[in-house]
Amino acid sequence: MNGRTDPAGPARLRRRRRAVSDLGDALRALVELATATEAPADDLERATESVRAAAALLGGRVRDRSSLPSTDDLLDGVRMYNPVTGSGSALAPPLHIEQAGDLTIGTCTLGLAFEGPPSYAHGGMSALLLDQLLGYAVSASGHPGMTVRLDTSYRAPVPLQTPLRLTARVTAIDGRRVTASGAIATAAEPDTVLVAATGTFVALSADQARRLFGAVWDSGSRAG
Ligand SMILES: CCCCCCCCCC(=O)SCCNC(=O)CCNC(=O)[C@H](O)C(C)(C)COP(=O)(O)OP(=O)(O)OC[C@H]1O[C@@H](n2cnc3c(N)ncnc32)[C@H](O)[C@@H]1OP(=O)(O)O
Repeated sequence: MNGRTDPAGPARLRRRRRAVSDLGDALRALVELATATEAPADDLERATESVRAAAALLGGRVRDRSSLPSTDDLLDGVRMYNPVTGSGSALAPPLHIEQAGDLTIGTCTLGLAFEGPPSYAHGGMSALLLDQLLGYAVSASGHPGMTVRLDTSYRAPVPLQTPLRLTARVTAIDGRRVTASGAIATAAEPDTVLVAATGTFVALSADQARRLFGAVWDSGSRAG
């Protein structure tokens, strides 16, 4: 039973989503502090024990890859563990996305956990952020698809601990293929492109969607 069929479900679902987000906040703070810390070994050892105890608590009941998280709703676009935008993900900055007309705008600040070259973001992180933002723009255009190509041009390093502004828009729709372009800049200098990307996205046929995601959908409808 889930939030759609259980009368007490909506309140339970809201509470669980809030708890997932709060845990995500705590985990992100933990990951950042575990990266930034210069605490003595004694404190690291004590922290390790506490983290292992917390992991044991979470491990009591887990899902596998063929099950959707009970907090998620694909039709409403709720993906709480998305590693870029998910409020429940320890890996996500998280990137906040909004749509303004045909422009998709993302904002985030990357901490030390995302460091590549000293004091700057890892290049793979920039590609990850842009893949997500371009994918969102493509989806918002009404032609969702999967990334088949992502060309990334690194023009200047992306500073950590600095508010960032990302933008993306769809530039072409050609049958099943949609092209989108985007960029990363700092919020302070939004016109100076640090990283630019162009992505190609391909819409799935019904057969492809069933082949790739059928098991997950089946488990979702069994649960709901
Ligand atoms: C609100 C929600 C926001 C969501 C944001 C999500 C962002 C994140 C997105 C992702 O990370 S998706 C995960 C990474 N991507 C993948 O795992 C996709 C892997 N690729 C595939 O599974 C297959 O390529 C796919 C099922 C998508 C398509 O297979 P097909 O066999 O149908 O493709 P096909 O080879 O027939 O090509 C279809 C069209 O795309 C073109 N194409 C394919 N690969 C290409 C490529 N690499 N570069 C350029 N064009 C390409 C190809 O030329 C052709 O163009 P035409 O229709 O004009 O003939």
